[in-house]
Amino acid sequence: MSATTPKEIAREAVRLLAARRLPPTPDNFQAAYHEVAGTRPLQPFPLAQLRQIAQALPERTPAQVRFKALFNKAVSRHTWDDLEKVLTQHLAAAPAPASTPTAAAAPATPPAASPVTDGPAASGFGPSDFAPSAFAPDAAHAPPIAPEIAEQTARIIDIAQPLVAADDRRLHDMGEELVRYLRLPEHHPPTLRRMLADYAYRLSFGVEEQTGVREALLGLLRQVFEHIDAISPDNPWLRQQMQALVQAAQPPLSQRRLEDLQARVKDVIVKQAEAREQTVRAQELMRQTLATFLERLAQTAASIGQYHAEFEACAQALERAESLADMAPVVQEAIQTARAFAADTQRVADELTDLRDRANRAEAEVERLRAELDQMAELVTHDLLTGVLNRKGLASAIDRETRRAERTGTRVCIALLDVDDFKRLNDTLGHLAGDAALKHLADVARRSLRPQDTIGRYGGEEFIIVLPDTTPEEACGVVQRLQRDLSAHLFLQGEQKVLITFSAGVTELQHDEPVDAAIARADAAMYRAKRAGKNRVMAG
Ligand SMILES: Nc1nc2c(ncn2[C@@H]2O[C@H](COP(=O)(O)OP(=O)(O)OP(=O)(O)O)[C@@H](O)[C@H]2O)c(=O)[nH]1
Repeated sequence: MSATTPKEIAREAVRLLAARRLPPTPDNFQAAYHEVAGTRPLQPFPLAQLRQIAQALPERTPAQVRFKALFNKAVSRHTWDDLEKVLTQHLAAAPAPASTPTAAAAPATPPAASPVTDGPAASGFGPSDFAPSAFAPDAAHAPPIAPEIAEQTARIIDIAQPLVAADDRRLHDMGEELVRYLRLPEHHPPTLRRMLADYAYRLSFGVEEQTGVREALLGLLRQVFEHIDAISPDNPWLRQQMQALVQAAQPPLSQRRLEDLQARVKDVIVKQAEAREQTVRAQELMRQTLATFLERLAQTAASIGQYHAEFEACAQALERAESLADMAPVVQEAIQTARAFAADTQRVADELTDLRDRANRAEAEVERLRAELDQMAELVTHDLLTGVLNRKGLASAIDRETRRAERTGTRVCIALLDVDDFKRLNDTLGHLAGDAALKHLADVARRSLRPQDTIGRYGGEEFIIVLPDTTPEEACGVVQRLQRDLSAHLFLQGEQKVLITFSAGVTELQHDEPVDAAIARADAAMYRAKRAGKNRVMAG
């Protein structure tokens, strides 16, 4: 007879305990009761015990890591069904123990079951780092990553590491782990996805911080420039340069901009040294000359006064003399006084000659210094009038870009610009207006050109633009855009609006050719543009 009422079930349960010789504890009774009734015990979910088991689960392979995460998920949902599913799926997917491979020995093993010795556990990415989406069923079966994509990604991270992870040890380690993992023969897509997401997340903080540091540094630099500008108001050249520096130190900052800043700061240092030296020398010379002159003047005045008094005394003695005998000593004294006066005058003359010699020597020294400073001024790399690079600055910019192009396997073009009918502009509006027109052209060019392009004044009304990583066709396009911008921004001379145009020749810098040869080619192309009617660009 089978028990149906709770009372009957309870009675049967007690009988069962007795038959099994089990003590009638509440737990034993409950278990026997459910056994008799054919129901499940309503036990509380053993969360703590299961968590303990989960903690002990190994994480040496991506599959193990995935399993542990799914196990944890089922535990945290308090569902036996989920736990059962996770366990059976995992065991069904696991390879037979005898054939358990290592990563190196079994590259052909499917990614989900493939143990990877250098996996997440080794990388230090703990389970808490896992994004839940990485364990969605579709993520687990995502298609494998193509080896060349993995290699390219590894290369990108490799290249970026010194830049982005220099100050972040953790990001550095994560990057290295990621690169190593990417270079394994196979990847477990969810693991890789997670590692990439983690790296990107950390990277975003690093980049944000570096941007902040860069902006703060630039701000500091601008403050320094503004400060120097404020304390050197009496030198227009320095003033102009400092304002250009403040302008140049505006973000965004590129390596080229920094190089330009560096060159400009060098210019300022040279000029400031020049100004300081000249002032110090001039002041010293002036001080010495004035002091000696005043001293001599006082001495001369004193000695003249003294001799004057002595001669006066002699004259009075002569007037009083009544005989030749009375006169003889007076004449004698007058002669001695005259001799002393002559000797004194000679001494003063000698001293003045010496002073003049010293002044001449000092003047020669100032002259020598000026010549030396002129030489130093040759170090200056920017054009005074327009503020763009001068010929020397251009030479080093071209050299720099050529070397960069060789390194990166890219092309560099130059464009030579010559203002059209500039003589007529000078003749009709005056030389100063001509100067302002050149400045206007340089200003428009600076705004119009791409950040990587550099403009310099080659001489007179000729400019050269250096265009890195550019084909001749693209270079022509850049120069034509400048022509359009120049037509859109007319040069204002008082009330008058003046259209400035230029003709240009564009050429590509060939490896191993002297720069002059390329400039000559650009020049020839520019002349063809002039002959063809001006205000146009020709490639050569
Ligand atoms: N205002 C000013 N004029 C300059 C400067 N450098 C050169 N020039 C003048 O630029 C003029 C150039 O004249 P040309 O070489 O005959 O050329 P152009 O009149 O522009 O004629 P095309 O080149 O044929 O269009 C000369 O008169 C120079 O004196 C400068 O720094 N400032």
